[in-house]
Amino acid sequence: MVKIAPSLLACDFAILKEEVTSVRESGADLLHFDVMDGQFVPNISVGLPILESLRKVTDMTIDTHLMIENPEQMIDLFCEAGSDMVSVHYEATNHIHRAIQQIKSHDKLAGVVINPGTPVESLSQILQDVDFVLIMTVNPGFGGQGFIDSTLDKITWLDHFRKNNNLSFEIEVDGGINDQTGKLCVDQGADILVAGSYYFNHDDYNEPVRKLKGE
Ligand SMILES: O=C(CO)[C@@H](O)[C@H](O)COP(=O)(O)O
Ligand SMILES: [Fe+2]
Repeated sequence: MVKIAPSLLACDFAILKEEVTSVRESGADLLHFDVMDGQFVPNISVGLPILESLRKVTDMTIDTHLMIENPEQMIDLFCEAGSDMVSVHYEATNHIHRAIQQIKSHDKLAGVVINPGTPVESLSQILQDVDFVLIMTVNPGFGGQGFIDSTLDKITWLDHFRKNNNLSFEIEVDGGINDQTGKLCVDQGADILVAGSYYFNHDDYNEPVRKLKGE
């Protein structure tokens, strides 16, 4: 069964605790936490103090997506602040193995992310070391953008790669996910769907979870 990860970027931060309670009750599986530094992406979002507060009010798995330059400088802090999963962009570091090992040294699940313009084959040297791969299905930096169809082939490629090499990393997708694009991704092998605007635009959060899970 596919896992659903609402992206808190689209929630009402003024009532974060209530939002997180509603997300849990909706049957979602993970909390997706987007960190933007205004350098790697042209936007600034939330950081360590919000993550620490979030950790205090939920036992849900927190999936931290680091959209920051030089992630090695911040990985320890984001692990210690309460993340359960941490992903770093392949494009943001010259030393992806070091960054992945740094996340794992905290006993957290480690993921690598690629932008829509980065070929998925670039990941072939790191796939044996990661717990999950995050395929960006929009250019990172903002919620509410349209899904880029050409990213679907990357999911297919990853699914074949893991089967052919006996690997068990999960495939997560992020950006422009709704019930239709989500189904396309799941059909290609995606295991985790991140949904921001589609999820939080519903009055009843049970509905997007049901639809994304194809129920
Ligand atoms: O990482 C990002 C954006 O950079 C995402 O996690 C977005 O927050 C997803 O939002 P929607 O595209 O689902 O509205
Ligand atoms: Fe994200």
